[in-house]
Amino acid sequence: MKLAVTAPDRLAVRTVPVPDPGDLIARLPHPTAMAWIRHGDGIVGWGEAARIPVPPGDDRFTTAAGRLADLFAAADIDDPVALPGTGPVAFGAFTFDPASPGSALIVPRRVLGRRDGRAWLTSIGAPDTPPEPHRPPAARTGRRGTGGALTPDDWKHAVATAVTRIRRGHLGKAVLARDLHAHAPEPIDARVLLRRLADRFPGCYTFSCDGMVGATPELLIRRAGGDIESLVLAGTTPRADDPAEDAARAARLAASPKDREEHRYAADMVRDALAPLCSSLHVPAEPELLRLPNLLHLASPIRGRLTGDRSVLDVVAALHPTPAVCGTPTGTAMRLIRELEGMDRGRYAGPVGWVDARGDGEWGIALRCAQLDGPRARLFAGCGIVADSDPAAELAEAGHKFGAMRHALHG
Ligand SMILES: C=C(O[C@@H]1C=C(C(=O)O)C=C[C@H]1O)C(=O)O
Repeated sequence: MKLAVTAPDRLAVRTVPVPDPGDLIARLPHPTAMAWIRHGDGIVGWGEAARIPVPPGDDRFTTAAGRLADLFAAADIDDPVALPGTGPVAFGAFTFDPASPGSALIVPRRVLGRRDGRAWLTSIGAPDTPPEPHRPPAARTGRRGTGGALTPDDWKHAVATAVTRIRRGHLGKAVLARDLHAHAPEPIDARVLLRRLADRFPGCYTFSCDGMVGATPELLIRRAGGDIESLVLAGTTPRADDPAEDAARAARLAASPKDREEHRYAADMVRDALAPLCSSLHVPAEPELLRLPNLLHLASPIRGRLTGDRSVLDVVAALHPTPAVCGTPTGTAMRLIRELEGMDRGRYAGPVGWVDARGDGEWGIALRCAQLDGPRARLFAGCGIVADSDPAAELAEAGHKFGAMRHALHG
């Protein structure tokens, strides 16, 4: 199938160093914002120089990478800064399920970035293009919430069905998610959500691409030169206000056989998927604790050195979907998700991030997020289910995970 790439024949790309731009989110001129920010650093983009819609299929990451490589190879690039994220960049959001439509790469007309004290602006198009007028963000983002595909009771029933299948030996783990809807009185401005998410979750990756907005703690893969990093998460408990209770919950999570099993499926798969691509790979023997403002997770930071000339999208192709968001074995878990969730996840739990012309980039798993559509937002949250999972506890855990986007929508 031929992809309809919307782009001029030849992109004219120029990156220049700029003085520290300050708050990157505040520099976004209009609501259709692209962003990837952590601890204030990262890149924001606006305007569309090119859009590559990616058709469904198991090969969608390599198809997308190929089309983008053609586009960037034909581009006229002036990039004296030469850091990951300089020169032309594509933001992207891919669907979780390879059979679902909706994956896309977008090359913004402007990208403003900062990393390790160096800042740059990349422009695509004629240098005399008038600057974008700055439209102040609309403040009203969300009020009314309604249910999603399954009622809480039906979702607990789905979890119980998954537990039965797991106990019968059909699979080891499945991740089941639910959705919720929110409605605002006017179109929701992604910049307002980005601001609230980045302020509350500075250590997460606050992202926005094509209406998919969130703050994910889970790094699927970062490539900078030949070095790669991943942060595998699975195993969760809510934080407590009381420090003694918080410490007790952390200790229980670290020792919980159920959470450690959930985690092991995910960390093992990421290790096995990366090992053939790497000359060296470091996977910690034991997970550590990641402390978010609202949740604690078991976390495995993984580092490696790539062999060969692989784009970050080639590595995404090898990793997605990990058992952190799908299950083990992958195919059985994917079929169970389709059978039990009663919805299409869209881009929730899919890879979201950016890639540059060198093949460097950062991709997270789209969690703690919502898909915006004018005044509507669709929120998602899911939980890893293993043989010992309790449906009521999983429903409560999903509720805590919705908290990030509820906060972003309601302030
Ligand atoms: C599926 C989600 O999160 C994933 C599932 C986790 C778990 O089940 O413990 C933890 C982190 C993520 O890998 C989500 O936030 O929607």
